[in-house]
Amino acid sequence: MAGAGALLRTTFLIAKPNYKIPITFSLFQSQSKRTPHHHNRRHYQFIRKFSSSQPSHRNRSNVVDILEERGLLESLTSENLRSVCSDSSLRVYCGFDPTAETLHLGNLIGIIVLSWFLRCGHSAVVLVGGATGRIGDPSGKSFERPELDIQTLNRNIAGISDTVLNILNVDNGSYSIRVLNNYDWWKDVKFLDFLKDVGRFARVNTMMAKESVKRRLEASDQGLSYTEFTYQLLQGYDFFHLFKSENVRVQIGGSDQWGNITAGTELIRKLHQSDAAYGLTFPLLLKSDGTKFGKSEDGAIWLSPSMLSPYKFYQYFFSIPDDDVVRFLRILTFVSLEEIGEIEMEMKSDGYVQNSAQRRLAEEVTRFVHGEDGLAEAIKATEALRPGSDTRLDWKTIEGISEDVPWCCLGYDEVVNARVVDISVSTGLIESKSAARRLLKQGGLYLNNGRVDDEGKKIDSDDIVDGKILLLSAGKKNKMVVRIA
Ligand SMILES: Nc1ncnc2c1ncn2[C@@H]1O[C@H](COP(=O)(O)OP(=O)(O)OP(=O)(O)O)[C@@H](O)[C@H]1O
Ligand SMILES: N[C@@H](Cc1ccc(O)cc1)C(=O)O
Repeated sequence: MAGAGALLRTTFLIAKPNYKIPITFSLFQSQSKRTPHHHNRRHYQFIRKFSSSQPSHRNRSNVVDILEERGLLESLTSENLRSVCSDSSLRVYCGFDPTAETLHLGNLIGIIVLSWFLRCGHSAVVLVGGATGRIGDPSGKSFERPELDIQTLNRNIAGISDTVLNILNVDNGSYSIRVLNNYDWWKDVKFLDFLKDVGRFARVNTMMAKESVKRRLEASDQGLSYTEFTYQLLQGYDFFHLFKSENVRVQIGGSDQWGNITAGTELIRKLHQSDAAYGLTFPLLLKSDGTKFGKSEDGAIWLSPSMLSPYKFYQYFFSIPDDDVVRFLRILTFVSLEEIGEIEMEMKSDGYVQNSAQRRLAEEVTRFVHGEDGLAEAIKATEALRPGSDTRLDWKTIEGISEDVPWCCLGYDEVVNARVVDISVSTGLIESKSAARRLLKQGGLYLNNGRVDDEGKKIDSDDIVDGKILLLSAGKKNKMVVRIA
């Protein structure tokens, strides 16, 4: 993080914020353009979000103070943003490059910060980097990214736009939020004009001092390409363009974006002689091993149901360790800080029911990302798939998780009359028959969600759920879906 940003980092001295959600009206207006089904789901979600999780008081809450209190503020380009955002309605933007089909948990922080701006009466632009995605941001990357073909880029642009609009509950074009693609203005910019009009104002020594450039020059013999070096100017110019044409006053991003964001405020100062543009960064959400949640890292927590089912998404939050759950509630939900404080106290009390805080976290985040229907689907699957549950399993519920757990296909004759112990080994769920027998004795082997007590238990045709599928579980976590061919 650049020195200026670190200097402006402030301590948590702010009084309790008063939350007001003046955008309710515009969001409800835009709902009417949706299909009735979608409308109902989201309408309900908004009523719930705005009524249960949000205390509403004063006219315009200070979004910067709220972000700071919740651990969502890393740096500001100027402290003046605090007073400016209380006095007027600002337009804020956050950019995402289309390097994957959808967004992931790390990117959700930007969406949450945008949502806080919306809840405090500001408006937002989500920028999808159709142009910058062709170049590749070197920030935080040790190597130049592989180039993406146009088809992939376009598919990713559509996927990311859908994800953001679904989560934020608005139609593209409503005045409170718009999705723009920076290729729309970059496609007309000519190289010579760019060098003449913009490049002249960008100082190479300042560009070299950016963290993303310094790190690459220090850490690898190959350094970075001229194309990657130029990336900061592209993002800087985006901010300048949006400032001029869309009255965007604030750019937000993760702390790795500091150099690119300040490239924008510097350009605006030089080209427009204006100090009215601000940058705000939030801390990166890190995994327990200290690496950031990212789309190009392994095991991403995707925000689109086609890439990760609401069930699996919910399970992820349900399994967050106790040490992290309060921080996650603060960062990833809109539950009031008072209520989070109460949850924290409860966790320390004798009567605390294990995982209650995780359950609340999982519910809130799943509802925000997947809507009320997605949450209902996740809870239903969680209950039905719990070993020992009384809920009757149906094949749809099992199919719903088959993307998320190992599965195999077996013929009807291979399954009927086979012993559960044998099948759990031949499908690869358990490594040996002796391990399977041991687990059975400990009460940890399940067929569908019923415990198997008898070593000789054979599968009969009634065990095959809806004639199509079986679920084997070894303990609470390891499952195998068997599809009957
Ligand atoms: N783990 C994270 N925590 C908070 N913000 C994040 C995290 N990962 C990415 N972001 C933010 O999301 C925005 C878009 O980032 P970007 O498109 O580079 O995602 P990414 O996952 O880092 O992609 P890639 O892995 O391809 O670099 C940026 O503002 C970035 O700072
Ligand atoms: N550089 C950002 C994405 C972005 C692209 C263009 C912008 O104008 C803003 C942000 C990232 O990779 O995370």
